[in-house]
Amino acid sequence: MLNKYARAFFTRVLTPFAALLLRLGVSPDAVTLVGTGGVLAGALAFYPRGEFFWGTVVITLFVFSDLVDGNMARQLGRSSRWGAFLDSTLDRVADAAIFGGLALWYAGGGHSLVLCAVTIFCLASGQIVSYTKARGEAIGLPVNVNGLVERAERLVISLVACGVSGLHKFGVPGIQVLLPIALWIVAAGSLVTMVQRVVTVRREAAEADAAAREGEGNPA
Ligand SMILES: CCCCCCCC/C=C\CCCCCCCC(=O)OC[C@H](COP(=O)(O)O[C@@H]1[C@H](O)[C@H](OP(=O)(O)O)[C@@H](O)[C@H](O)[C@H]1O)OC(=O)CCCCCCC/C=C\CCCCCCCC
Ligand SMILES: Nc1ccn([C@@H]2O[C@H](COP(=O)(O)O)[C@@H](O)[C@H]2O)c(=O)n1
Ligand SMILES: [Mg+2]
Ligand SMILES: [Mg+2]
Repeated sequence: MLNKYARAFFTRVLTPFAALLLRLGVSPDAVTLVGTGGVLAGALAFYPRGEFFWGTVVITLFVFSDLVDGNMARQLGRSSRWGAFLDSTLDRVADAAIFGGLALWYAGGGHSLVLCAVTIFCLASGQIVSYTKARGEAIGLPVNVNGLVERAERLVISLVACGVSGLHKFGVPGIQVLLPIALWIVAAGSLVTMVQRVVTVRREAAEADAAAREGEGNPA
């Protein structure tokens, strides 16, 4: 949903910045790599210590690089297969660091095995959601479904909740309850999305196989 409705807005806002980077001689791949490095550092340096506010500030500064790199490639007229591969692969790395950092907190100072498990579920299900689409497309299917909770939703829900929960350390009482609520929402939403995508791939695969059999003159 965000991908559909918010992308146009962010494209307009980030295009001048992407153009500036290009004028400075920065490449889209460099933005992809530096952005992922920043997310990784922010998530792993702050989240395992329960520093949710500052961790989220650092991650937010870098996560938008994911919208800038593609924008730069398109402005250059050089959107490449390698760039698509690098972008998607490093998305998985960034997501692993964000949810991994949170899981480490709950396994340690956060003292909650249940929330540690929920966070690991968010990490794993998010990766599977993305894999279902990538694998479906790799076997030649259109995978015409995005589902309830795509990556943008997973990130926005988790990061907003993390950042706001982090205000607890600045004396805002009771606010830290937001993070567990967000993690349960992301976990449930990712499960639904996984099912939506698997069902779509199953239908599209059956249709494609049936069409292929018909083409060979061998229906049923
Ligand atoms: C006082 C409070 C302090 C709070 C501190 C700061 C809080 C800041 C909070 C949040 C900011 C969150 C920003 C998150 C932005 C995420 C943007 C992003 O990276 O989106 C990526 C997404 C997908 O890009 P790709 O096409 O490159 O990736 C594909 C995708 O990963 C597929 O995965 P799948 O969907 O299948 O799971 C893969 O399959 C595919 O391989 C891969 O290529 O880009 C978009 O979707 C574009 C839309 C982005 C929309 C961003 C919206 C940000 C909105 C709001 C920010 C709100 C901040 C409000 C703070 C309020 C605090 C009170
Ligand atoms: N280093 C890169 C990064 C991305 N691309 C291209 O952009 C597409 C992704 O666009 P986003 O707006 O989601 O970043 C990707 O599929 C590539 O075509 C690139 O070429 N090089
Ligand atoms: Mg990108
Ligand atoms: Mg990306």
